[in-house]
Amino acid sequence: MSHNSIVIVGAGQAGYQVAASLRQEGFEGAITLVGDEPGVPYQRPPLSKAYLLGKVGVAALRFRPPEYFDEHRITRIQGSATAIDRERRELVLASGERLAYEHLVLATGARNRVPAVAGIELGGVFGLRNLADADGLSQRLGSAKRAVVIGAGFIGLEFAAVAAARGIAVDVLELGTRPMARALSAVTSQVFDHAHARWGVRIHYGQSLAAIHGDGGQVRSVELASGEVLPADLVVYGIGVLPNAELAAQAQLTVNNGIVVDAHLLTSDPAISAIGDVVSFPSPWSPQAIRLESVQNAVDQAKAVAARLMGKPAGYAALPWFWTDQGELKLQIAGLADGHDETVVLGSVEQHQISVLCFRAGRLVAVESCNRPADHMAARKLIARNTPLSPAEAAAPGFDLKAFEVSTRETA
Ligand SMILES: NC(=O)c1ccc[n+]([C@@H]2O[C@H](COP(=O)([O-])OP(=O)(O)OC[C@H]3O[C@@H](n4cnc5c(N)ncnc54)[C@H](O)[C@@H]3O)[C@@H](O)[C@H]2O)c1
Repeated sequence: MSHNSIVIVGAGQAGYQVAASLRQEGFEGAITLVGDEPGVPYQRPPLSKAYLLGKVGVAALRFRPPEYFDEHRITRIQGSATAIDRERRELVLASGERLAYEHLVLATGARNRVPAVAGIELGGVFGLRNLADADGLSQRLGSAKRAVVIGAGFIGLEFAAVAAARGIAVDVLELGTRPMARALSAVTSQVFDHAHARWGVRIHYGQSLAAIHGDGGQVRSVELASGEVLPADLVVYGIGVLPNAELAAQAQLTVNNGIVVDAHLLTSDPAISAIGDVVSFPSPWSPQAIRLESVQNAVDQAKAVAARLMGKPAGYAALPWFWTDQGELKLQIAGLADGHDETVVLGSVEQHQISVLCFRAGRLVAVESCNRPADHMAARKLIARNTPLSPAEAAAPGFDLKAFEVSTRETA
């Protein structure tokens, strides 16, 4: 084994996973995991769902209990990395400490975009990315009566569903014309638009934020660009993220919408890999390089890098998949719907049990399944193995995705 010392920057899902996978693969050398958040690495998805609803506590968020890291000789350092000395192969921390590496893995993730408006610093205004955000928000939820959410993306709508379930009046401001448009087909957006309306959430499309007003340091209202003013004692923004690629850029690694890596997740320096939300990578599932913000991508890329560092290189080709839980709706997405030109809908929109099959040039590229988990699992297999399925076949009466997947297994 040529790498005796691996340093990982970023202790989120991707950073934790690469450390764990290295040990699982039998790596014997030193592993150092540097992260700027306090505490044991934890999962983020429940922060905007079960954790906010009070259904799970902080211990349930942890990937592993604290002793796991000692037992597996994974040294955790709380600190932020400020520079990479590529010549000497050292990572420089804000404390001045220098960590020598034979291989460096950048898993620095992304940070929230913050609306550039007056009043953003008022008490009661939150982004939602980390445990500290979720704890602050949880506290405020207890007394909130009127929430305004900025952005009808994943964060905004997951939070809106939680707040509505807790009896809070919720208004959502969305610049675009439909919810979660970045990732979803129009049909699925509509299902969520209707569901939120049923839960009492008011989504205002084509609207942006002009200012947040308050008194005594606390938020009192939100002013829209149209001039309308909505009262609010809680504001949550989820207007997308920016990749934390500055460390890489300063070290002269190639950066373009994230840290640019090759099919093996190597940066322009062969001693440095990068994974997770921060990387722009080539994918067989997309005509151009993509940057994905998802748990699946973080985990699978971490595993791929660990395997490569253990002498088992393989191009990264995992099929992307995602999920979101809002109210009683569980949406699972297999594949990337970008550029789809045809859809076939299976199931019942009224009962919120649908799968939207998205085709690009006659080829199945993504399936969005709402409360139909069997369809999601079948879709992941069908898309991953490129099983031919035409829109006409899918639209035939009685077509069943799972039965089709089973019937095509042998011929795949
Ligand atoms: N279930 C999931 O996969 C999940 C859940 C929560 C968060 N996340 C991740 O967390 C991150 C943040 O999510 P997010 O919801 O902030 O991003 P997002 O990109 O999903 O949604 C941002 C939304 O904000 C809108 N918007 C942008 N600027 C605006 C403005 N000035 N005013 C009003 N609307 C505006 C956009 O049109 C978009 O609909 C992403 O990485 C996301 O993938 C994922």
